[in-house]
Order: sequence, then C-alpha cells, then structure tokens
Amino acid sequence: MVEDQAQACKDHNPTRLMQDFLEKATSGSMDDMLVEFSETLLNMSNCLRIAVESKARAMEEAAQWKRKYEFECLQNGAEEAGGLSANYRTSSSGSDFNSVPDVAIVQGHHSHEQHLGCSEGPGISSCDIFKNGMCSSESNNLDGRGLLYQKVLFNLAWGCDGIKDQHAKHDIVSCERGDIRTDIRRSKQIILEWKSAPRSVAIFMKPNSPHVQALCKEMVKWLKEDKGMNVFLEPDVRKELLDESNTYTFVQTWKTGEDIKTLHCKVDLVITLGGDGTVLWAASKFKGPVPPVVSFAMGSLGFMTPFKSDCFKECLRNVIKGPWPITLRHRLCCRIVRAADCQESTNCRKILEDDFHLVLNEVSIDRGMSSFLTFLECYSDNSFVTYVQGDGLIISTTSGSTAYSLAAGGSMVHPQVPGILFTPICPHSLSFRPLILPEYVTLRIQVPLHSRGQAWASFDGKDRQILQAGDALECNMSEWPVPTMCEVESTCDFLHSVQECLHWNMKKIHCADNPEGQL
Ligand SMILES: NC(=O)c1ccc[n+]([C@@H]2O[C@H](COP(=O)([O-])OP(=O)(O)OC[C@H]3O[C@@H](n4cnc5c(N)ncnc54)[C@H](O)[C@@H]3O)[C@@H](O)[C@H]2O)c1
Ligand SMILES: Nc1ncnc2c1ncn2[C@@H]1O[C@H](COP(=O)(O)OP(=O)(O)OP(=O)(O)O)[C@@H](O)[C@H]1O
Repeated sequence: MVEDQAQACKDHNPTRLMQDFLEKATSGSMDDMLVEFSETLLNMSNCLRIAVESKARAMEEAAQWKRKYEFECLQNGAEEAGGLSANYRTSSSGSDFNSVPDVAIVQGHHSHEQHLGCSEGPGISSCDIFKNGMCSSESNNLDGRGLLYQKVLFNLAWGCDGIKDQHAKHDIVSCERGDIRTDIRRSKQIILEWKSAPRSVAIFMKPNSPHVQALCKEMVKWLKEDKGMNVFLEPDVRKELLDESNTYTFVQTWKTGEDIKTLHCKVDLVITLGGDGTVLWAASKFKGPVPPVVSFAMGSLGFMTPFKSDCFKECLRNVIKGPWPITLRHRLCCRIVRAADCQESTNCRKILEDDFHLVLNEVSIDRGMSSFLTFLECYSDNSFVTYVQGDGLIISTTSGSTAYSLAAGGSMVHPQVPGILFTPICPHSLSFRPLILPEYVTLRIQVPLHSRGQAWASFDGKDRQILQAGDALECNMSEWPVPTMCEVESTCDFLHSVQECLHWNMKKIHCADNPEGQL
C-alpha cells in the first residue's frame, strides 16, 4: 500500500490515493481503517502541498520570463531611441519650410500599453496628453459617417541645438558630494513628429472679412480634395458656405455646449485665418487638450500668426509631413469664487465643474466704469503679496507678455519661459513695479469686504465679469498648453515678431564718421 500511495503521491494524484484507500478499506478492522484513513489524509495533504508549491514555482518562473521579455523590449526600444536619435536636420536659412533647425530628434519607442501609462522614454507621447480619458472610448468621437474616429498620435521630443551626442536631455540640477550644480542648460526646441498623417482639421477664421472667407473656401476645398482630410468649420461659417453652394456638404461642424467639449478628440490639427484675436478665439474653444495650431497671418498685427497665407499649400504640406518645431504656449486657468460661496464652504473652493476660464494672454482685473481706484488684496499660494490701488492688475502668461501687460509696463518674455507676469495698471504708487512669478504658484486676487467699489475681470479681453466686495479671482497655470506651430523655431519666431510687429529697438544707427575726428 505504501508503495502505491508513494507512487500516487509522486504523481501528485490525490484522487487515486483516495480510490486506493476506499478499495482496501472494506478488508480491514475499524482501527486499521482509521489508521489507513489518517495516513491517506496525510499523504493527500502532502500531495496537495507539492502541487501548490509546483504551481507557485511555475508562476514565478512565468513571471520571470515575462519580466525578462519586457526588459528586452524596453532595451530594444531604448537602443532604437539611442541609436536613431541622431536624425539631425541641416540647419535652415530663412523660412524654408522643408528644413527643420539643427536639432536632435529623439524617438521614444513604446508599446501601446506603455503609452497608456506614462512615457518613460525621452519623448512625451500624445497619449500622455490625453491619458486622462478625455478621449476615452465613451466620448462621442464619431466622425461624420458615424464611425469611431481614432485620433492620429504624435510624439513631442526634446531637441537640443547642435547637440551631437546621444544624450537628449540634461538634468537641471545635480548633487555630487553635497555640491548642488546645474548642468549646462541646453536650449530645448520641442519638435512635433506625427505618428501618421493628420486626417482631420478644424478651421477658425476672422469674421466679416471677405478676403479671409475667400481663402477659407479655397483651403477647405484643397484640404478635402488634395489631402483627403475631414474639415470642421464653426456652425455659422459652415452655414454661410452652404448658403452659397452645396459643394460644401462634406464640411462637418459641431453644436455648442457638450459637443465642443470633445472637439479635441475628433480634430488632429487646428488652422486659424486672422490675427491674434482669432488665435485667442480658437484657443478659447478648447477647455482641455488643444490640438496643434497653425496660424496664418490675416489680421492687423499678427504677433502669434507666423505663417503667410499666400503660400498656405506649401506650408500645410510641410507641417502635415513634419517633424515640425512648436511652441507650447502655457495658459492660465482662472476661477471666480463668490463671497457667498466662501461663507458656505470652508475652503472657498465651491467651483462648478465648467466654471473656469482658460486664457492664452492674460486675465485683467480693473475698475470698469467706477470712478474709484480699485483696491485689491493679492495672495500667492495663500501668502500675502501686496495691495493694489490703481486702475487694476494684469496677470499674464508669457505669451501675453507682449500684449496688455506690455502696454502697462511689463517686460517682454519669451513664450517658452515658464512664468506668470504680475503687472499693475496705472498703480497709485511710484514704487509698484511689475513682477514675474514662477509658473507653479496659485494667485488669489481678493476684493476686500470694505472695498469702496467693485472690480471687473476680463479674460483675454473678453467675457467681462463683475467682482463684488468679498469675491475673489483664483488663477494658476493650466495643464493644457496651446501647441502653436513655429515658422522657423520658438526663439526666431519670437524675436521676429518683436522686431517686425513691435519695432523693438529699431533705431537709426550712428553713421561711421566720427565727429571728433579721432580713430
Ligand atoms: N492697452 C492695450 O494694449 C490692450 C488693451 C486691451 C486688450 N489688449 C489685448 O488685446 C487682447 C485681445 O486681442 P483681440 O485681438 O481679441 O482684441 P483686439 O482686436 O482689440 O486686439 C488687441 C491688439 O492686441 C494684439 N495682441 C493680442 N494678443 C497679443 C499678444 N499675445 N502679443 C502681442 N500683441 C497681441 C492684437 O494683435 C491687437 O492688435 C487681450 O488679450 C489683450 O492682451 C491690449
Ligand atoms: N471665429 C471668430 N468668431 C468670432 N469672433 C472672432 C473670431 N475670430 C476672431 N474673432 C474676434 O475678432 C476680433 C478681431 O480678430 P483678430 O484680432 O484676429 O483681427 P485683427 O484685430 O485685425 O488682428 P490682430 O489681432 O492681429 O491685430 C478679435 O477681437 C477676436 O476676438
């Protein structure tokens, strides 16, 4: 018996053990049976333990193989990234669309699962921008034919001017032997590289301009017929086109409200035809992620509209082909907190879900029609900053540093510089100079309860709202920047706009001859 049971045990077969026992049980006395039964149970428990241990070992081995496989995949991905990062472009001269400035383009290769996590590679994958489920399957991202529309993905890679080594990113601060130092800071131009050609575009155009409308019609036809793209227009613009001719029935649009919240899921690219206000207008339609924006100059000043409308086909061909430098223009997220809400809820943060404004230029708080000076209390991360007594205060992004804030005496700041400008409007104090605060602070501008008059908040010059005594305006940097395509690259475009649009430091240069005759 013992040999049979030993064999059954070795074969990890508890059923056979029990069958053996039952066959032999009828022949012996009760005591023998009990002894046999306990031995059988003991053998069965050993058998089960061995089976469980074997299964655990097998699972551990499988997990090890899985980890090994994933590590090799990552290694292959990293080798691809490291080995192929030297996709250098020859530096371009002027605004030749076909070339990209001398940057290193680093491609991080991730499996789809890794995209859904966080991109461990050197790039920021577009899925990271959308990973909060804003484009999850339940959102209504159906295209005009009712088919589920899968957005085109792209990579944002950190590029470094002229860096020939593989190392595409540098730690800003490193600590060795207790010495804190900042590595050599490299200028990083962000490059957009399409994973596949964009297939859907939304066009925003300046209203009441026949010249702009004519170009819009030509562009819509070209995008549809030559590039095979889905084209979205604003509802009233689409209606105008359809009233004129039914050749535009292919043009799609959106309804207001809920529908526009998922526009970023259906659109791969945004085109603006107009001036800076049209860029601001288009950006204001996206209260979350913003698709890459190509802005054609068809307004008056055009500080943020680098592309020339008369060569839109060549420009769009190059942008669609990519890779292309972009500027991530940070936005401010602003919320008005009413005094009543402050009293009701302890932390003064009873904010309705959609009750916020995203501004690309600035939020200004001014005295409106009131003849009294505004009187505001300013806090940064709940620490008191100062009182403002004057015509008001501008809280601006670096993109907006060349707009209202500049007119009020603020500095001009490169749009890629992370920061928040704090600029008074005609302050009643000779010592109140503009500040530039870090991008990570949360500002609160409070209208004191004992304030003589109210104040008015306006967001990129629009949507003015009154702030009564006790109300507050809170703002901080939004996680959703506006990615605007550059003509050449961020710094060239910024300096070109400052020189051409604002005539910065344009002055007559002293002639060569020396009035004192000395050499
Ligand atoms: N005193 C002023 O300079 C003043 C007063 C109010 C508003 N603004 C600006 O106008 C903006 C609204 O623009 P709009 O086109 O809807 O109104 P708008 O048509 O009145 O244009 C205002 C002017 O500001 C220019 N502008 C806008 N954004 C700019 C930027 N980032 N850099 C440089 N110039 C810029 C525009 O090109 C335009 O010439 C507001 O966000 C505010 O910055 C300026
Ligand atoms: N699609 C649109 N629908 C409604 N209003 C718009 C639209 N596009 C722009 N606007 C508004 O029209 C006004 C003028 O537009 P825009 O600023 O682009 O032209 P501009 O003032 O001639 O050019 P610039 O701003 O470069 O000087 C702006 O106040 C803007 O808010």
